[in-house]
Amino acid sequence: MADITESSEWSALAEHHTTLAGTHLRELFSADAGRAERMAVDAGDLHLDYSKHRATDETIRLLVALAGRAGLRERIDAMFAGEHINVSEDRAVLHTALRLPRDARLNVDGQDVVADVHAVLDKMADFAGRVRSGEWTGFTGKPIRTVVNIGIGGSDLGPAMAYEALSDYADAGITARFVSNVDPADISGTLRDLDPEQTLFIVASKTFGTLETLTNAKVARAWLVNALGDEKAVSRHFVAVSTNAERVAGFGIDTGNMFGFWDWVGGRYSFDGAIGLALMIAIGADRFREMLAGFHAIDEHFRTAPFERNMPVLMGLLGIWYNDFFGAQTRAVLPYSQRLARFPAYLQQLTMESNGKSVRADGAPVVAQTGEIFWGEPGTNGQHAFYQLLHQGTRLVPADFIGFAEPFEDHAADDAGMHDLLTANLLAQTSALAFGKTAEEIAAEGTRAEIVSHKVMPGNRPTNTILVPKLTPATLGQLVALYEHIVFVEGVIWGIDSFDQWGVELGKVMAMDLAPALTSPEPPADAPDPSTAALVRRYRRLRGRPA
Ligand SMILES: O=P(O)(O)OC[C@H]1O[C@](O)(CO)[C@@H](O)[C@@H]1O
Repeated sequence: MADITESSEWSALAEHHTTLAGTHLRELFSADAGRAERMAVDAGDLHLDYSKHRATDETIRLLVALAGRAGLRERIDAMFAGEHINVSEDRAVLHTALRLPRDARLNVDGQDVVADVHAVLDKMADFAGRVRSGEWTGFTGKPIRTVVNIGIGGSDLGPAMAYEALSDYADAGITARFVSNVDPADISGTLRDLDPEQTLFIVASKTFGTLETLTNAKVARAWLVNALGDEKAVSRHFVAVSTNAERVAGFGIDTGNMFGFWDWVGGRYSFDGAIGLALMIAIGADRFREMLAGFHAIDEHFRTAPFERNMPVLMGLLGIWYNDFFGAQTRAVLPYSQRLARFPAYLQQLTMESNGKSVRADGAPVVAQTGEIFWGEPGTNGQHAFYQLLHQGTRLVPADFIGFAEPFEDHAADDAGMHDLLTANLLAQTSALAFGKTAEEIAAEGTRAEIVSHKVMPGNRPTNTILVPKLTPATLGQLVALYEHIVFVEGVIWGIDSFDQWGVELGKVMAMDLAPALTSPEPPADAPDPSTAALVRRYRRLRGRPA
């Protein structure tokens, strides 16, 4: 199969890039009075301003043509229909089914997917309701006050990010904590001040075979049994979320207290299903369903909107534009919301585990650069850390700014509220990044000639601005679905399988092989390579073991 880079659509974009690359955003705006109004799109409650991009209507036309060449429309339809588009694992990719309304219909591989999804949601809602009301008690009869989610990767980042994002909606006096790392400090720090009688553990693992999760779960179980003095306590304090009932039972958790999902939900796409149980307990089933409705609104937009007005398509294609034609290495995601502090970390797994691939779905090597590197921090903290590089560094870093009109809570600060100050910062940054400040403007302010060049703000730095009425369960669902589909669009253009993650396997296997080399009473006979052998010896000496 010919690579997308060999297509006439790709060549047309490459040529267009050579003509546009030397044009400043100042020129694009002064030549086009309607640009700001026109280069904006709405989806659900999300408003995207993409006018501050180094792109014209012609760029969008060419990018949409590229999407056509890559078969994006057909690929979208195939995903929503449950075709096995995860080719290397021969699986459907149906996270969109997790948020289908109850009366929707979708049969996949002979199974009524919607009925299955709602059966699990109902079971979660029933359980969450009992925990929230205090009807579900711990072994000694006390109500649950803390839920500890033990998981890693998609079984941690999604629910942890969403819990923090929606913590203002946690209204049952139950807080959630998240343990992921096999570093003993993580579980120790989490358990340190908890009351075992009032703590519920959710062991969340799609495979129920993940070293970190099972290790942390064993430590938690020992802590609980030790404190409550009875193995029987486990069934009141441990539930599981998994696709693997056999392993859940093997661990000693009653499968009646297991919440399932399916192999067609990727781990990084799973917190809107059972992996979101901790979140549902915290905010309640109604709010959780509002979040699902938010996801679904963007799914429908993505599935049906013409590409020129389709937010995930436009954002995905603009990602390709910078990644593959401008050579941008990274993309910053800058939420102007402290509640979204974990959103960049969540997106790192979503985007980089999905699109960090160097072979295409058909096994041939990719030609274009794939896999944007996502990173970021909430504004305004980032402004006082790395924005210097964004404004004046030598690299081009396209950035997504995400802001909210209404705060959950505000404080007065001089004439403006704190939230208005936050938003003013967001708007100032995107304007400064786009338009900068010239040497003439700086000199005209009376700046000493020797330092004028230091103060020049080059501008021409592209940004998306996503403006949202308020951070709510519904709008969080919309935001996450937006990025899920951006990942999909980029993966289709690059021709890769965005839904496997073989690249994480080798390290896991080698760690299991290396563990005995660190702990054995006798020095190990071999190591995978001389450098690692030397480090093993050094580690053993530091631990007082014969090396
Ligand atoms: O939910 P599990 O099976 O424990 O896996 C956790 C994470 O590990 C990974 O497989 C990567 O190591 C992720 O894709 C996944 O989200």
